[in-house]
Formats: sequence, structure tokens, C-alpha cells
Amino acid sequence: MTEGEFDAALDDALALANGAVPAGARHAAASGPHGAGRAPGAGDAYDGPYGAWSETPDHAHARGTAPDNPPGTGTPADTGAPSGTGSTPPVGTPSPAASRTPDPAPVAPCPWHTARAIARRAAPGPLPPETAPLGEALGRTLAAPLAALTDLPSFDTSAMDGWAVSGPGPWHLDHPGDAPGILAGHVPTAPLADGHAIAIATGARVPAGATAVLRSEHGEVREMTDGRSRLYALRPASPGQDIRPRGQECRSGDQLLASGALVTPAVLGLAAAAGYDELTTYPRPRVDVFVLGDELLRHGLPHEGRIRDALGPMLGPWLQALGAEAAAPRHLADDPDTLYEAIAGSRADVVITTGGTAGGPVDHVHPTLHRLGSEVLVDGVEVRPGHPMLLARITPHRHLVGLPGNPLAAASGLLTLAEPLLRTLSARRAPAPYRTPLWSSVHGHPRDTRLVPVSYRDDDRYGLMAEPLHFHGPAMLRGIAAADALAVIPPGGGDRGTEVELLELPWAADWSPPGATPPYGPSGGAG
Ligand SMILES: Nc1nc2c(c(=O)[nH]1)N[C@H]1C(S)=C(S)[C@@H](COP(=O)(O)OP(=O)(O)OC[C@H]3O[C@@H](n4cnc5c(N)ncnc54)[C@H](O)[C@@H]3O)O[C@H]1N2
Ligand code: MOO
Repeated sequence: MTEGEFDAALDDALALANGAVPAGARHAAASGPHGAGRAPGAGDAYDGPYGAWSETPDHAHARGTAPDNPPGTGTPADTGAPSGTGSTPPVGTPSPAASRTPDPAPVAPCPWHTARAIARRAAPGPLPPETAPLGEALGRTLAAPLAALTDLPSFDTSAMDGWAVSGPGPWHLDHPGDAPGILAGHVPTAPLADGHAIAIATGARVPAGATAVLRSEHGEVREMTDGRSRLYALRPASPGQDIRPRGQECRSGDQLLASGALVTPAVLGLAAAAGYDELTTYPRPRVDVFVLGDELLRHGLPHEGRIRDALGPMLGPWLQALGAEAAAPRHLADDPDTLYEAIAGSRADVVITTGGTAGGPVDHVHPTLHRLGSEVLVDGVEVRPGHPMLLARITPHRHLVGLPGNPLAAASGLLTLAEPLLRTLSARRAPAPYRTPLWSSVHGHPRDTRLVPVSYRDDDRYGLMAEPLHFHGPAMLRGIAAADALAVIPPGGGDRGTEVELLELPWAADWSPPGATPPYGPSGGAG
């Protein structure tokens, strides 16, 4: 697909998600529900933003009768958009309270790249900037250029321990013997006269009149018969040597970083060096995580059909690494009212639910979104694992990402939908896309994209390669726990040497939750 075709497909997808008739679908609508009515199957060609299959997709949710939907809402006849197969409006259809525009058409599963683009565009833009102390800015994005508040260095600085010298040697030593000379943080009192030298430490301000710094290992002090000391250079010191001139790195007012730069530890250091006590940044979006599933245990060994919650411990730090501020996960009972109240009562920018996205007897996410009048923007994605994932707009500024319960499927949903949404809210730039050849062949899904955990390895012929890992089933975390990235395997798969897009896992990023004990806290630990 060309970029233009992709954009057109995306516009159609967004139109559909927002209740308008997509240009590409008008033709399909004219020729029958959901276009030509082909059944999906191996080798099916992609045919528009949602494909062109007339039958219910294989992951479709048994959504029931949508009891809150009054007559006349959400039916295909209301919108003129392509209809679903049944007359029951989908649960993603907003309730009357929320619908100011014609009710949206059914939101069918969309291609993986389209889903990511919809998620990236779902929020109107970044959260309003805040000015906060330097220490709170890590992982945020600069909302204004970082301009130097001072020259750097702010004075002519000695780059070495040794002597400041004036003119050619040998030099009279102004403070012979063990006198420390000029130390860092001290202000030299007198200018250095021609032919004189004075001991100086690295980082100390070079006195006026100095022409170079002679390193301690390059000079020798000799006691003269008159009782005075002379400094001899063992190697010549050229003018300006080992002096860092004022303003060498920047002048006051110079732009050090553009707006939009990610505040890394190095940026914190630069900002401090340049005189900042606080920074104006886009805040981290606040995320509430609701973990659904009565079968989940929070401690101990699995027993009697119950299993450990793998997502509660995983999502908080992962969201933190994606630039969000995640509240401690809340474990909710499999009860529709509980879920409704939790989502309705959340004040977070993004709500993330885990589990309950499919059509099982206690899968309450879709009905609850319907009850809330939410606009479902993505309802299923053509990706494995994780295809029941969803994205909804609860209010214009609050969104919900529904992650499937299977843990690797949840990770897939996190990177497919939550990551682009959070990127927009936090004004983080997209990482530069990169591709790496596959170390060994990977089977593709006939129609869907696959996300497969890979680790990097070196190869004599190809250089860096992505080795697909075992244990990548939707319910397994063993593969991704050993992975460096997820390989994006297009429908049809890839042979050894095929270059594939990679989604880096943020394993090296900022893990500590806010307020976490520093590694070298008061109780010790530094040795
Ligand atoms: N009839 C169909 N059933 C299912 C389909 C389908 O297309 N038709 N899709 C399957 C796929 S694929 C997925 S993924 C799951 C998604 O289901 P839900 O999002 O409703 O998730 P649950 O049913 O609640 O859980 C699925 C699975 O994951 C386990 N789980 C849930 N939460 C956690 C957690 N926090 N930590 C560890 N494991 C968790 C849960 O026990 C289930 O085993 O639906 C399939 N079904
Ligand atoms: O999303 Mo399921 O396979 O895709 O676990």
C-alpha cells in the first residue's frame, strides 16, 4: 500500500469510527452489506480499511441484545453506512446521551497499522503543559525549547590539574611548595603576571592573564638557589591548552534542545548545568488499570482452577516506561456494575482494562462501554495475538484501551493501541522505525499481522538479526520475557533474511514507579 492509499484507508477508518460514511465504504455499501461478501480465509487480499468480508469475523463478540439501545439508534439505515450482518446494533454504538452526530456504523476489526494510526490520532493532542521541579520531569517531553540560562562554561575553566601559566616558561611559581593554588569553586584574586604560574585544579576558574594550563605530569618544579621555585615544562603547552573557554559549549540564550525532546537523565543534567531549577513539560498521562477476572490470584501458587494475575505486576512499570503515570492496578470483580462504576468514576486520562474483551459469559467490557455511551474507535485488530483488543473514547479527553486477558495478547494490545495513544498525550515522538532481517523463518497468519517476540543476535553475513523466540502463545510470557523486541510479521510470514519492522521493548527505560526508594537510600546498599 502506498502512503496515499494508507492515508485514504485511515481516513475511511476514522470516518467509520466516528459515524460517518467512509469514501471507500460507499461503494461497498451499494453492493451489499460489508461489500462483496467474501469469506475470510487463507490468502485473502486486504480490501479496504476493514477488509470486505460479509460474515461475522471469527473473533466477534457474543454481545447480546444491547438492552440500553433504544429503537432507532445505530441501525445501518440511520447512517447509510455499511451494515453489520444482524439487525442488532453493536455495543460500540453510542447511547443517545453521547450521540450528537449520527450513530456510528459497526466498527469492524481493522488492520494493525490502521489501528495504531487511529490510536495515535484518537486524542486531540498533548495534555496541557506544566512547570515542575527538575526532579519530576524525567520521562516527560519538553513543552518549550531548552535555552541556556548562562554561558557554558560560565568562566574560563581549567580542564586539568596542574598550573595556570602566563607566557612561555620557565615560570616563577606564585604559591610554591604544598600550597593548593586555585581550587574549583574558588575565585582567583589576582591576575597572573607574564612569566608566572600558579597551581590550579580541574574545574577551577583560570585567572586573568593565564595563557595555558600545564598538566601536573607535564611540568617539574625545581628549587632555585635563591630559595624560589621555578616551573619547567617537560612538554610545551601551546596557548589556550587545557583551558575551556567561557561559552565553549553554549552562550546564554542558545537553544540546547528543541521543544518535544524527551527528558532523559542526560537532559536533566544538561538543564541543571544550564541553570534550570524547573522545566515546562507535557505531563505524563494518568492511567488507571482495572484488572478483571475472578479467577485471578494476587499471591501464591495457582490452585483449583485459579491462576496468578500476570498483568497487574506487568502493566504499571511498562506504562511508566511508555511515559504514563499509572495508578496501582485495581482488581475488579467480574460484575458489570462494578466495572461501570470504576470506569465512570475514573478521572484518569486513559483507562486500561484487562480481560473481558471477548464474548464470554462474564466479558463485560463491550456492554459497559455501550452503557457509558462511549465511542468505540477500534473494535478488534487484525493482529495475532491480541485481536479482541479495543479502543474507545469515553469523553473527548478520556479514552479506554481494552486489553485481552491472555497475557501476550495484552502486551500486543498495549503496544498496538496504548503506546500510540500515550505518545500523543505525552507529546513523545515516534521512535525512528527500523527493520532487521529475521534469523529464521516465521510462519505468517493468512490475513493478520503477527507480533512475535525476538531477541537480537549477530550474524556474519547480515550483522544484527532478529531471532524469533519460542513460547509466543497468547497465554505465554516466557518468550517476551527473554525478548528485545517484537517483530511485526506481515500476513504470509517471512523467510530467514527477510527484513521486518521491529517494536522495541522499553526494557532499558525508566522503571521506578514515582516515589520508589532510591537504590542507594538511607539504609545503605552502596557498599
Ligand atoms: N469464542 C471465542 N472465544 C475466544 C475468542 C474468540 O475469538 N472466540 N478469542 C480468544 C482470544 S484470542 C482471546 S485473547 C481471549 C480474550 O478474552 P478476554 O479479553 O475476554 O479475556 P478473558 O476471557 O478474561 O481471559 C482470557 C484468558 O486470559 C486469562 N487472564 C485474564 N486476565 C489475566 C491476568 N491478569 N493474568 C493472567 N491471565 C489472565 C484468563 O484466565 C483466560 O485464560 O478470548 C479468547 N476466547
Ligand atoms: O488475542 Mo488472543 O490469541 O489473540 O490471545
